[in-house]
Amino acid sequence: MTQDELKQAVARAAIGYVVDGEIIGVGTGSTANFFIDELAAIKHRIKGTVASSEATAARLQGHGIPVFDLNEVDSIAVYIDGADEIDASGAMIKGGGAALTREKIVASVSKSFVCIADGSKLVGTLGKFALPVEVIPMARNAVFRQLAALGGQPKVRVKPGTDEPFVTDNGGHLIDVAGLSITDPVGLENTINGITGVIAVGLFAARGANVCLLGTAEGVKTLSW
Ligand SMILES: O=C[C@H](O)[C@H](O)[C@H](O)COP(=O)(O)O
Repeated sequence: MTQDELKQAVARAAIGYVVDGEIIGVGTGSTANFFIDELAAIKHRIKGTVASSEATAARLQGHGIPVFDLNEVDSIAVYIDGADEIDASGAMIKGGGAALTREKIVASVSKSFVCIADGSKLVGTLGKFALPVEVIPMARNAVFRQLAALGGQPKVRVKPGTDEPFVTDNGGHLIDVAGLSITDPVGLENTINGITGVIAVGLFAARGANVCLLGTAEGVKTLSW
């Protein structure tokens, strides 16, 4: 099976976690896009969605699926999203698609987090994928120096084909930190959250996944915590 077929398989399996009549939180990225396309087929069963990025909102609306502002919503039944890496405890690195902050916000008000990922995303130790950190633009270099002091190799994410910093949906900049071996995900998440100027770090460990639907050649495996 191709990686896209594995993503499609987990996206389809995630439909089993959609709660009828409720608001569903929807993530960002290629795997989440497959999920959105599956959700379109059962859109009449749900009240609507909250999107974790402008791109996701546009794709949902393109399918005629209602998208609510988070401020209009009291609670979200389930949040369904991909990951760049996930470990055996359900801790994840996210933000390769630049949506980490809104993803973290939507996940934080969701009753459960269902991660959908192809098998390549399951790792023993997080950190091979460079850890994204969203920062307030004026603090970019100050945060950069503090991230370097943690032992990784930070790099400012740029707009493709330019030297200009990439700008997120929130107007933030991104620093990707390579070379970390994250043996204490909750500790590192707290440490980076404590750096002044950081908006959010793409470590989802204090609040990790409750379920991971993992696409493998042998079928969709379910991990739960
Ligand atoms: O910002 C993007 C998100 O955290 C994605 O969930 C993550 O990058 C995984 O994306 P994909 O499903 O495309 O591998």
